[in-house]
Amino acid sequence: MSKIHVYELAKQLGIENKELIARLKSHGIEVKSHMSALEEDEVKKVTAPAAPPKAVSAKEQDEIRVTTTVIRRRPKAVEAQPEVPEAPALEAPAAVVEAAEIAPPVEEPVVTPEPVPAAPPEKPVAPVPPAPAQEAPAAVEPQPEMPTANRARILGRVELPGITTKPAAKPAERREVVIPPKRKMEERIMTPAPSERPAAPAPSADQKKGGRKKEFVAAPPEPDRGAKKGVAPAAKKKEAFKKSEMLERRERVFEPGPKAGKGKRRDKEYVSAGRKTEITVPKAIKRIIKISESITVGELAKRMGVKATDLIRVLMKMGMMVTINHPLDVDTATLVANDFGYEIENVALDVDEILEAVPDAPESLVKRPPVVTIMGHVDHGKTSLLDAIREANVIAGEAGGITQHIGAYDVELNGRKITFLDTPGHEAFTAMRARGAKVTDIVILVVAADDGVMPQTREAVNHSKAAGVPIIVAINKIDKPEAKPERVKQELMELGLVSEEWGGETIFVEVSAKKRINLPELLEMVLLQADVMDLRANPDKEARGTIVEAKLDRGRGPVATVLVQEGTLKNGDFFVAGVHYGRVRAMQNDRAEKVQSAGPSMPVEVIGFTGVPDAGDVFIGMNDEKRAKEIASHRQQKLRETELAKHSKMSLEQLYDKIQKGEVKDLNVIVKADVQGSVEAVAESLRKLSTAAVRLNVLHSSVGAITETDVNLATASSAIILGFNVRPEPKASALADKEGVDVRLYNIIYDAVEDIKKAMEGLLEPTLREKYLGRAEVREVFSVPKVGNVAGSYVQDGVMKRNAQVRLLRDNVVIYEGKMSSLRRFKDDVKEVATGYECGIGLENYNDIKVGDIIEDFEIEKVAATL
Ligand SMILES: Nc1nc2c(ncn2[C@@H]2O[C@H](COP(=O)(O)OP(=O)(O)OP(=O)(O)O)[C@@H](O)[C@H]2O)c(=O)[nH]1
Repeated sequence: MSKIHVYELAKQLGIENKELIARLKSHGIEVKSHMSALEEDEVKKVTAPAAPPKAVSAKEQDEIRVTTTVIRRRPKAVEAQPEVPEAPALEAPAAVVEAAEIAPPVEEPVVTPEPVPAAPPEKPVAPVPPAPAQEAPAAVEPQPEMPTANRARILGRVELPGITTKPAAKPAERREVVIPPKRKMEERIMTPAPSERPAAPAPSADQKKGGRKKEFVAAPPEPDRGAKKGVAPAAKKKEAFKKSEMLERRERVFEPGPKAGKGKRRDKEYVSAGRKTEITVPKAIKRIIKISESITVGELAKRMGVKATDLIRVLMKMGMMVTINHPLDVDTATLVANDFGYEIENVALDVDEILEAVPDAPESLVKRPPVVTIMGHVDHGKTSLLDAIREANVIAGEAGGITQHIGAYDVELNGRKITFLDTPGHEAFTAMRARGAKVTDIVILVVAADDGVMPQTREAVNHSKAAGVPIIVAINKIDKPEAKPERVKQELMELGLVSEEWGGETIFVEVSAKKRINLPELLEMVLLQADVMDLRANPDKEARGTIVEAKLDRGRGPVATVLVQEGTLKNGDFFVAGVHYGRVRAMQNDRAEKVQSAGPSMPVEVIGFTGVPDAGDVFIGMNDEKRAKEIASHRQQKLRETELAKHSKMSLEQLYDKIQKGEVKDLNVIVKADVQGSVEAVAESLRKLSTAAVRLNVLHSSVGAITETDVNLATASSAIILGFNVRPEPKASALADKEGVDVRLYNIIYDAVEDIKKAMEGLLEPTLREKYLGRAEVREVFSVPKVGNVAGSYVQDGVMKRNAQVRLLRDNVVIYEGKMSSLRRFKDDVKEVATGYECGIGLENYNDIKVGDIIEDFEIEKVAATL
């Protein structure tokens, strides 16, 4: 080869034409373009760095020598200067790279050196082997301009490890070449400080261009190859390499460890070295894990970067038996995460917040009817009053109107409406309040004039006050001759309800539900109170309200009474209520009339729910079905998760313990029904029966007759089978008989639920309850020979029963608890002594009785627990 084109040489060298041209220039060889031809000696100049070495200044030589030394005598160099571990570490790789760099063009020469200084073909590299220390410098020389800069730059590159990885492409060859020196390097220098690895490799003194560097790196293999097998077609391969370079590089990045042992190991070393650095540095980030209400054990472990088993172990230590898929609630997650040095942040998407009612502009508000709840003591006439008001109104309106119970109704007086929630009693009122629903504007407190203030009257007053709802007192049964309204007023005054005529602010109306006395007056007062309260709402927006009542209707599916509180609900509107959503298919009022829209304070029965909502659920109308669906499913998921998390929490903290002690019972149920709707309804109602003490598991539910499979399942899991409008197949029936499986058939869901409830109660342990019998005061203490002290007592309350349990109280402190050993009246033993009588009481094994002590007797009775 006498002449060679620039581009050819560049190709051979595996560098860019431009780069080669620049290099040529630096050697004083001017070329016009990559097509220019180069003379042999010119080629030598560029490719053989040998020449310049001598020209290097003493100072430079020094520097270079280190490098060179390292290159050629890595082992020695290292050994020789162990005190300078860092420097060599850095230089060494550089040297390798350099050598490689130089080598490529010369191919064989480089190879030869290692084994024996052999005869490196002809070119520059030849000298390298024998006098490496000097030659290397030469190689470096050509680019002396950038010694420091280069180093700095290269040091910063992380590619080198990857590059080193390159051998992946030609594992065998590369391994052969680079390994020997590198191995040693790594073993002796690198290994001690692996983290420096990424930096160390960079040093290659030459180029600033990454690509080039890579090529050079790629080169080393060749020399090695040469070493073993002679000359490798480096140049040609390089081309191919170039083409696939990008791909290869990628592979290298992602799969650093190719196959073969050595190469693989080396790759790993490099790669892991790189990774290590990354891991230690970035993990300084705040250790906060964001979760939404709950997180599964597996996910939490993953996010903390710990093994799930380790996390489970920690949880077990905390008494929680969990599996990897168990959801943990925020509290639990926080607790365990702390153990691992992490913090938990609950970033639950608060849908309710999104749906928060936006305050309306004052001008958009219009007057709305008041919503009234009737409360009072049992039998004081709540229902009668509700009915009376309604009937009176119906009669006043359209005669004969068929009314139906929908949980609420409205009446009209002088063109103004009043809405009554017709679930009397404070239970419904508080249940709704407990759910955060504020529905009632005014409470009508019914007090029977002949009975006065009773316990539930007090409760009702307290509940109303707690809710900040004004009370209007309806003194009922005023028609009764024994009615004493004044007494009622007086008693109520003690509860803070002072009538207006007595200077107070509470409105009192004397009525008779039975005789329809003063009902309009009562309603008038309600309206008056409403005026004072200035109840307003904006009717011109999407509806917002509360579910007053809901049920599953056989023909219509889930049906709920919605009390619209703001906006207007129209037919066809989409909505969300609790965990359910739907679209208003039809609405009707309590008079069973179809309505097209319902404004503020209007109760309507809505059809179109996807499920039965709960009373007290907030009802929100919206135009967007997708949104309604999303919110509902989000809520459902949250509900499920929290319930599951709660459940598992309980099983960990209490339930598990209880199960161990046999205190917790499970009731397994299989539900079969004629239609899917019933299956779901039953399953849902049953699930709701689960309590902390008895868990109700619906093992299986489906449509169709009760089959043998169902019976088998029931047998295997001690379940009972509930059938709704279905019968067992004859074979199933026989099997059930044989296996003793309880199969219950119903037509009404309510009956089934009731039965199950009872069954669950039967499963519960009977509760031991103390039953107070009476008390007696010790007035005298007699000392009876052979018996001990006997308390001469006077029964103040209840009865004293022989053999009853007793408690001796002194200054209200129990000083003895045991059994009564004797009970006498005068000299006779008696079974019991009633109030107002005197008796002698002996206490079993206890004599320290004093005058003034109180003896209380009681019995322990077993009470079947109720849910
Ligand atoms: N004389 C008379 N009797 C009444 C009046 N109002 C109700 N009663 C009677 O009182 C009894 C109880 O009435 P209810 O309306 O059932 O009372 P309640 O408060 O709804 O009772 P619970 O639903 O059990 O809490 C019934 O026998 C009614 O007939 C009344 O104004 N005058």
